[in-house]
Amino acid sequence: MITYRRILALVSLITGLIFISATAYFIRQDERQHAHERNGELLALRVTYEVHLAELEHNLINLAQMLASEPEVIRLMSSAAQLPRGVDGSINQDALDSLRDGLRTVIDPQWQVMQDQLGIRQLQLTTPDLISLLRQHAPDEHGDSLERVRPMLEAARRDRVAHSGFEIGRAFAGLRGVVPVLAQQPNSTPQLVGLIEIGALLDGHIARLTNSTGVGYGVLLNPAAVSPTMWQAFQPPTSNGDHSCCFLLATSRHELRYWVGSGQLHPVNAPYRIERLHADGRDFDLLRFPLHDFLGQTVASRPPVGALAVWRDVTPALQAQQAARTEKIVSGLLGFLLVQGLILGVARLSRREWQAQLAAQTREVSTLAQRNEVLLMAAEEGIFGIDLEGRTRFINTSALRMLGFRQDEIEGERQHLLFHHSHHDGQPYPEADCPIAKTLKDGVVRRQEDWFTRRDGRGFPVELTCAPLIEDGRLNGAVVVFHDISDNKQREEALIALANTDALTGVANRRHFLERLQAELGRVGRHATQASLLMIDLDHFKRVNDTYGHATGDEVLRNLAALARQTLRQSDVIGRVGGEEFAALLPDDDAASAVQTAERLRKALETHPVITADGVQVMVTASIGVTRLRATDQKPEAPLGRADEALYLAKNQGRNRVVLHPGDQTTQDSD
Ligand SMILES: Nc1nc2c(ncn2[C@@H]2O[C@H](COP(=O)(O)OP(=O)(O)OP(=O)(O)O)[C@@H](O)[C@H]2O)c(=O)[nH]1
Repeated sequence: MITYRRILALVSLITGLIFISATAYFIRQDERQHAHERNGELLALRVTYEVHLAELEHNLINLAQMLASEPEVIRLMSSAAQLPRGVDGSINQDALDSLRDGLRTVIDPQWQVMQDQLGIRQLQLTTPDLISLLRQHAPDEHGDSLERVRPMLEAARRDRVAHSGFEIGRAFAGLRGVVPVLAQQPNSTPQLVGLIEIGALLDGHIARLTNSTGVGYGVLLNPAAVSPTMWQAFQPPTSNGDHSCCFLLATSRHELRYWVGSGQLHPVNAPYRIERLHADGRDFDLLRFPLHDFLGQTVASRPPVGALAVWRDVTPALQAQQAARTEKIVSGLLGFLLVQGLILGVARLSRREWQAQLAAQTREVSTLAQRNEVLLMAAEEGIFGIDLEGRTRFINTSALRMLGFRQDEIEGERQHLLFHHSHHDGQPYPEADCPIAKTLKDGVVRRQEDWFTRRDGRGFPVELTCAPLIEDGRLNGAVVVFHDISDNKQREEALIALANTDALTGVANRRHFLERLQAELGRVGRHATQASLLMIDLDHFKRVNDTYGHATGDEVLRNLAALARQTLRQSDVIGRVGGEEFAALLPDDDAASAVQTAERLRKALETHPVITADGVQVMVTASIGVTRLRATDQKPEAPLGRADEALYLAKNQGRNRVVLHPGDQTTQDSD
């Protein structure tokens, strides 16, 4: 079941996830931005390095060119080819030393300036066949061949143009510029008389870059590139032990020396990427770029000989980044707490309001329920409710009293089987005809008179109203309201009887008798059955009144009515149709049978005189006219007329007799 607390927990969880995701997203965006910026800055620093390097190379070539254009230098280097040689072809050592002294004397002033002011660390002159003629920076090293160990010198000799670049030599690894020394010959092409090479260490170059940019620069060499060419005594220091990654050729800050020494750096030829390194409790980002030597600049397949390392202190940036991250987390947390507080506040207010509404509604429902209960139980009408199967769901006190059942006997039981099973005449009451069952099917309100049966088997008439019970928008049963109409029925029947009865004699009055006669005429017309009509008139009744008084006359009339009731069948109808005139309707009697009945009545009257209060016997006779009802008779006046005619005959023939209408005497089927 979804509870209020669970909904709140779910909303809090979702809100929390949203804030965590948003905070993580913004932090990640921030970090990406910083990384992008750091990468861009390091790349810019590399470009700065390259630009400075190109400038330095250009300067080296210019310096070498300056010497190569010096006439005394050209002359001395040209004379090297003419130096006296021994029988084995070797140059005379004394002559060579003399030439070298001459050259040193010429270039020494400029060499001093180059060292002191321009940071130049190498100056070498070679013969055209690349024999070291003079190493100004290493005066005692000369006479060795540079063929196949110095590609830049070979290129300058071959191309006769200046070249520059990084190259690892025997005594020196650094930036070099090489120019050919050409001697002009009259009317011929210039003759190559030697090569001048000027080199500079990278230390000064990267130190200047560090001064101008504030970041560290360093040059690392691949051991495999150093060993074959460089003399052992000149090889730069390498890293320690198993972590040997490279030679450290130059560095502008001490951190790189520390990282190389402690083996924290990847090998020089590892894939290049930004490395996060630590030194002196600070954080650094280091980026390495491949370093190609002179030959590698022209031969694409030649691997780099080392790497240029650029690193910068990112401690402040990381601290700022960490602060920004903390700020974002705190902001996210505060935002979450604020939203959470708002949600909880709104939820609490809504809950209170909802609870107040619920309490008010509950009170209202409870009051209504109590009121309904009181109304239900106090109602005079019987009220019960049933479900769709016709089972009683509730019933009030009046209904129980009228039906004679206890509540536990009736609740849950099918009302139709319990007290609605029979008609008033005892015939079974099919459920298909039951108005309550119909309402359960079609939801239509019904009101009608009906018949319920009490627990003791006695039935009683009811007027019931059956209304559908709609719950949650659908038909879910019915409510029946009824009341006992026994008294009404009795009053109604009494009124009807009163309206139909002659007050003096208790037989049917004229209006009712005519109604019954009309009905019988219809039956005879439809079913061709027999029926007869008697018209009875007391003889000389006026005399009775005149002799014994009106009250006795009334008694005589009552006596006739009583005798007629005794003589005639129960199904016969006796009516007083005039003052002292009676008529009798005899259903199912033909004319002969009617004459016999009339005769019995005449005789009964003859033998049953009325005795007055004084004990006087009042003898009265009656004349009776008889006719049978005919299928052609449309109105009561027709048979009444014939009966009157027969009566008239009886009177005329002397009274106290029965006369059948002449039309009925010969044939009974004249109609
Ligand atoms: N006591 C009494 N007399 C009634 C009542 N209705 C009619 N009468 C009398 O019945 C008498 C009828 O008299 P008539 O019509 O002359 O006929 P009759 O005297 O019976 O003579 P016949 O019919 O010719 O034999 C009248 O005197 C009426 O006053 C009644 O309700 N009570």
